[in-house]
Amino acid sequence: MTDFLDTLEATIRSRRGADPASSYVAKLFGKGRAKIAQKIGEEATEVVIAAVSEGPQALTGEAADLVFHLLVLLADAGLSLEDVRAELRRREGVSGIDEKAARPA
Ligand SMILES: N=c1c2ncn([C@@H]3O[C@H](COP(=O)(O)OP(=O)(O)OP(=O)(O)O)[C@@H](O)[C@H]3O)c2ncn1[C@@H]1O[C@H](COP(=O)(O)O)[C@@H](O)[C@H]1O
Repeated sequence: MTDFLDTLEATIRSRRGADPASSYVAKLFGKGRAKIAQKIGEEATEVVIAAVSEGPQALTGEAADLVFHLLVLLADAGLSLEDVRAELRRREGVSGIDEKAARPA
């Protein structure tokens, strides 16, 4: 079964080289890695603000923005949600206390 996030990820990848005038993702890809990474910082800050001073609806919206932009960053870096899943699966068997062991070599 294909998860919705996998479908969104495929859509994001398909926007590479698309017309920036009609695609937000293409526009973002065109701005480059540093700008995409900056968006992550901005969206994460909005998540923090929503978490501490707004309601669950605002937090849900900001979390969606953050996850979406993270998918764009991963795609720009040639990584995928599956890479993240694999890393999290790998950590399942690693003690949460030993941070060094939890990091990839
Ligand atoms: N899920 C999203 C999604 N979530 C958030 N956003 C956009 O992210 C932006 C966040 O708002 P901001 O105010 O932070 O940014 P901005 O001022 O619009 O732009 P910046 O110049 O600051 O980057 C908004 O323009 C939202 O429309 C998204 N844009 C697209 N998608 C999905 O991505 C797929 C491809 O979209 P297109 O590339 O537009 O076809 C489609 O499935 C869309 O549904």
